[in-house]
Amino acid sequence: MPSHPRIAIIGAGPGGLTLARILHQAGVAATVFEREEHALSRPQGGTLDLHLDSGQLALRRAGLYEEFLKIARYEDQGSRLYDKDGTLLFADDDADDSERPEVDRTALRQILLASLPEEIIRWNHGLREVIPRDDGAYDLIFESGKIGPFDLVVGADGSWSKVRPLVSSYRPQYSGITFIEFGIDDVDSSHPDLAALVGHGKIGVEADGRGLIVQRNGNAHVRGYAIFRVPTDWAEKTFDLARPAKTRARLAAEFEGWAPEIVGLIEASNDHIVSRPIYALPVGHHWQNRIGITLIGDAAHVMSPFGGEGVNAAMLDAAELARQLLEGGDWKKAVKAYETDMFERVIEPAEHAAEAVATELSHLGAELSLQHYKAHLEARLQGSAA
Ligand SMILES: Cc1cc2nc3c(=O)[nH]c(=O)nc-3n(C[C@H](O)[C@H](O)[C@H](O)COP(=O)(O)OP(=O)(O)OC[C@H]3O[C@@H](n4cnc5c(N)ncnc54)[C@H](O)[C@@H]3O)c2cc1C
Repeated sequence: MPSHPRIAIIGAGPGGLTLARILHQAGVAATVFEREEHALSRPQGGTLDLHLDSGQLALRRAGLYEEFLKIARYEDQGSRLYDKDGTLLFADDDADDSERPEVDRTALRQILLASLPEEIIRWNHGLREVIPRDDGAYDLIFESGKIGPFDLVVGADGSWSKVRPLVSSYRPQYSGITFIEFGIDDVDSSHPDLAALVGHGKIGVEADGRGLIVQRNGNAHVRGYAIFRVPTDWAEKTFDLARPAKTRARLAAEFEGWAPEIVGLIEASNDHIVSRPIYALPVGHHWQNRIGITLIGDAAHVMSPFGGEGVNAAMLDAAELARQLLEGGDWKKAVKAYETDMFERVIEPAEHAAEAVATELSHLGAELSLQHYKAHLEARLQGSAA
């Protein structure tokens, strides 16, 4: 066996790419297998807060902090100043702690991809199965055939990981909430009625036991943001429909019967429509160490995005797994040490994320009603006509 294990990373999300980059920087080879056809085949909507002690720390270890500073946006530019290593040089004491820098998800992906040689990533390689071999290594099965052997297979393949079943029988559970983001260009002049509908705050509808909040955010265009509360059986039935990249027509059809006002919003939207049902693994999810298999990011601990911790935890997992592997000892012990630390580390953020879902659901249940919504809508429309 070579001094470093032969490593396969499944998934080119923030976790997988960060791991590949840190290993590559240290001269350790790893191959990333990604099911997408190429880097830009899936819309990567939204912005992410990158925390100083997790997401940003991982980028520092990846040697990409300067690149990060070029894409980071601070709400209050004057409140904080960092040097190029990420050390805080100045902070305005009155500034809100939540003013963490935001990055565009696509821009983050681009800096990670640009930092890796092209041949490291095998696009269009959706993992189907991991097959243990007699010699303790693993072969990977793709549509195109078998690739292997690998000593260490890292599942960085997100919520529905194909690697997870090798170590855990848990599956993520539907949280009761689905996000749908839709962008509308220049909504104020092109669709004043819709602009009034969404307004600057939140509106809510309730029908058939499903709640919906539409919230306006974003400056250049409206980025609608809908949260549904739906019974789990309904969600399971319609899960295929609610997958990302759902077409506008199918999305509109789903709203037609119970929230027709929203149909106009969807039909007016530009190409940015992303639908994400929120699933989570139980808080404290862990598994028995299995030599040669591990998980990072959402594959290990998918949690609701309300706490804004998912990307940060995924990137920190990557940085910590890389650190353990690069320390030079027995790589099997290194993986085990990473897992022990990670199980402990993610409990708190996962608890926060779960509490935030409960709060959001109780708002939907307690505060929204069709009457409330209609009154709100009327007031908005009168306001815009005046
Ligand atoms: C609506 C929403 C908003 C969010 N907002 C935030 C936020 O503000 N802040 C935050 O920190 N987090 C947020 N998150 C969570 C965050 O997106 C995830 O935690 C993060 O992307 C996890 O990174 P990852 O690398 O583990 O997995 P992913 O980003 O899911 O990447 C997994 C990769 O694996 C690939 N893949 C999957 N299956 C296979 C397969 N079989 N073979 C090969 N490749 C495969 C996928 O195509 C993908 O590229 C949000 C999530 C959602 C749903």
